[in-house]
Amino acid sequence: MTVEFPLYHLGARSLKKRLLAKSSSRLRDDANRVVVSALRDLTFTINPGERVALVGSNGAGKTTLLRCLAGIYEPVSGRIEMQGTIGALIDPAAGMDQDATGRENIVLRGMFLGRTPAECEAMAEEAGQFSGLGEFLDVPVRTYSAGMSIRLAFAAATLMSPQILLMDEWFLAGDADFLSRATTRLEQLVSDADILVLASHDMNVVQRWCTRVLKMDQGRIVVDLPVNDFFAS
Ligand SMILES: Nc1ncnc2c1ncn2[C@@H]1O[C@H](COP(=O)(O)OP(=O)(O)OP(=O)(O)O)[C@@H](O)[C@H]1O
Repeated sequence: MTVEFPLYHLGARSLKKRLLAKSSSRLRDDANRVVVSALRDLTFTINPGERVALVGSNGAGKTTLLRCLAGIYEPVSGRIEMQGTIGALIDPAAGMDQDATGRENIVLRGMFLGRTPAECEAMAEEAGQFSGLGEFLDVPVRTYSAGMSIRLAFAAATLMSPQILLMDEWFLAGDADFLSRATTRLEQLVSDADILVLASHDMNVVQRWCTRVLKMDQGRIVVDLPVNDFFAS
């Protein structure tokens, strides 16, 4: 699988930029545009029961890969086959109606999943308690702080018990109280889910949560090892 993003048209740009595109390994001159290769020729399989850590330096391609697995981006070549329901904790605003309240957002998701109105209401109550949003559950999401948005998104995604859980590690950010509740819930989710894919810079988190490590560099997978072998190497 390969993913590329167009950056700018060459015609409007300087000679310097043309030369940059020619000399860089990730920037490419394509039909009068410069494109960045975010993911390059990835091939891998993740089996049920695996908890995979995506590691690598800034810009390596971890978030782009998570977004592809979530169906947010499509590869320009190659294909992705996924089997199972997907829960994505990648971007807290994704899938949230910013003008609706937290409660309304949870109810909408429940309805989308075919739950009854009573079940949706129960889900919203549960999300409210778990997130600790209190009366803020009933104000528009656009007024939430970054931390509040994360809490709501975490509650919403984890209510669904997905078979495949995709997560950027900063979803585990927050105050100590939320973190301990989030960790407990995540532990349960991961044991219920078939697969976890977690992008992380924190090797303690990787060791604690994961069974396999995919290390990325410049859009490629450069290491694929069981977690113990990764830390022993
Ligand atoms: N929407 C976009 N438009 C243009 N380029 C993008 C876009 N998204 C990602 N890229 C580029 O793709 C490459 C991979 O980015 P990505 O965000 O996947 O890296 P990452 O490994 O998650 O980094 P970090 O650890 O900093 O979060 C980078 O070179 C980035 O500039």
